[in-house]
Amino acid sequence: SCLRPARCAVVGTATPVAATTEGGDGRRFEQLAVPPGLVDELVEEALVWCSQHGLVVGDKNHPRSGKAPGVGLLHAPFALLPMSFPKVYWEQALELAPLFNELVHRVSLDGDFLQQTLARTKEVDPFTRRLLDIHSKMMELNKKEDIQLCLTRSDYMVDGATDKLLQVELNTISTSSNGLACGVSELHRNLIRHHERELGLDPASVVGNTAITQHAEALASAWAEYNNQSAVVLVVVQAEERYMYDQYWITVALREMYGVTTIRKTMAEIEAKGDLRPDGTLVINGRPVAVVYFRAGYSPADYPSEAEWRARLLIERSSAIKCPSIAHHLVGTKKIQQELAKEKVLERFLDNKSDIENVRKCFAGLWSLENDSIVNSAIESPELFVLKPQREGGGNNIYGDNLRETLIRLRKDGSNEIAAYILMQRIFPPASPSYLVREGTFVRDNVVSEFGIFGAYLRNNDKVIINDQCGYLLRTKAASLNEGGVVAGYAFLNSIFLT
Ligand SMILES: Nc1ncnc2c1ncn2[C@@H]1O[C@H](COP(=O)(O)OP(=O)(O)O)[C@@H](O)[C@H]1O
Ligand SMILES: N[C@H](CCC(=O)N[C@@H](CS)C(=O)NCCC(=O)O)C(=O)O
Ligand SMILES: [Mg+2]
Repeated sequence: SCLRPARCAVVGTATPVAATTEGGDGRRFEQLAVPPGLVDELVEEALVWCSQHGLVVGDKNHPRSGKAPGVGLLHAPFALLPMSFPKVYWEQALELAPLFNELVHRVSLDGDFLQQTLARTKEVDPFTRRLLDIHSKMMELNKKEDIQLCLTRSDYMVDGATDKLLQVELNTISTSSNGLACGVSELHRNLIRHHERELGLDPASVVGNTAITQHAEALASAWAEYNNQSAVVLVVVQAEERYMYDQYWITVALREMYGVTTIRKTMAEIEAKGDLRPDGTLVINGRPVAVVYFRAGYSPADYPSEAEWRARLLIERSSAIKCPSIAHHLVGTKKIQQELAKEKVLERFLDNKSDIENVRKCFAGLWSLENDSIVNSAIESPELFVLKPQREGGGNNIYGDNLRETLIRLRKDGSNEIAAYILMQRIFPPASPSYLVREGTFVRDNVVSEFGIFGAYLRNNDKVIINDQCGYLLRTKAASLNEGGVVAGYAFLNSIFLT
């Protein structure tokens, strides 16, 4: 049995090493220089490496690629070599990780703040209303979560105009690519090692990614806190899941490093096969559940019928450790992100002045649509803004002319629907040319990157057991694209070369 799992590295090194930039062009946010004559050879080697090391996704052109593992595999989309990335931003994001974990925890405890902030959204957004209804049921029951596990990811872009690291969003549910992100840094380290002479780079300079080992450690530690040796970790998944290999990296590490068993169930299966014992234990097919790890449940598409909502409520009412709980889930909505950016709101949740300063420093402009002057500016220059509904998973935001038309329509209707959205300052990261590889071929494109730091927070009543950064994710996409996201089909996995 693993009481307090010792960390053993499965992939990558635990701590990033400072990049030696001799040879590396050491310039900011640029893909490391690829000698043109080497591109084809590197691409071929990289594709072979992906196939042999499980850096793969399901191929959407294959009918059963989301159903059965090992069927219809395709290499994950990746950038050919790492992105040079100034250490100063890396360190700033690492320092912010425990602060955002603490902030998420504190906000999750303030049920009235969550309900009040989302009260108008509740009137116009049925999905958010259903989540809030479950949350208020838990408040009525005075349900306490003694043990809390939250796996987060804070996503950033560097604003080219001000050189500031600005937060794009704070994810508190189904923070994915934690598995594949490790593979792409191993891929890059491997390519650089084999071509050290031609590339003139030190392979140790590729930042190792600890996301798999640290997510497995956090889940195993939560399982240990639940203290029932025969309990399992329940992974909530979608019926069709082409990103399953990203998920399996975590669950296989859980078994291999800590001997913890996981079971994969859809919400519908949980509703059909799940029960609560009188003591609150969640049981699936007779197996007690210690931790529920949501890798689905963040989108309306995950609730096609009332059965899935009954499953969410059953899970929430149980004594299992929810990752995330309904409260943590709600903290990650864009409306809460916007509310936390208002004056004096952080002061309600964080005590330390310099912590508050550091968190506030990375906030981009965030407004509700009740702010007439901002709505006027956005109608004037829509390209400087992003309009966001309360949705997760990529592909949901509104940009450009569509943003202007939506704002004009909402203003004309004068409806409450404005509460379903937030307006955000559009961030323009520095762009640079890069080789990107998808479906076996490469393209050269001008790209921008989005940098995410995973966070793990585990608490048992007053004892904070883990509050740490938990690996990283770098996603790179064509600068011409509005949307981002790997699962959504826009972005490529990348790794960091600290300069
Ligand atoms: N303020 C912004 N400036 C520039 N791009 C943005 C901004 N907000 C979001 N995006 C782009 O849209 C994508 C999705 O937005 P995000 O808020 O992360 O929603 P989701 O929860 O669907 O991932 C991001 O990955 C990024 O590429
Ligand atoms: N299929 C689901 C995918 C879950 C999902 O989309 N998660 C969002 C936050 S909600 C996210 O973290 N996206 C980062 C990777 C990307 O860019 O696509 C899973 O495997 O859990
Ligand atoms: Mg996002």
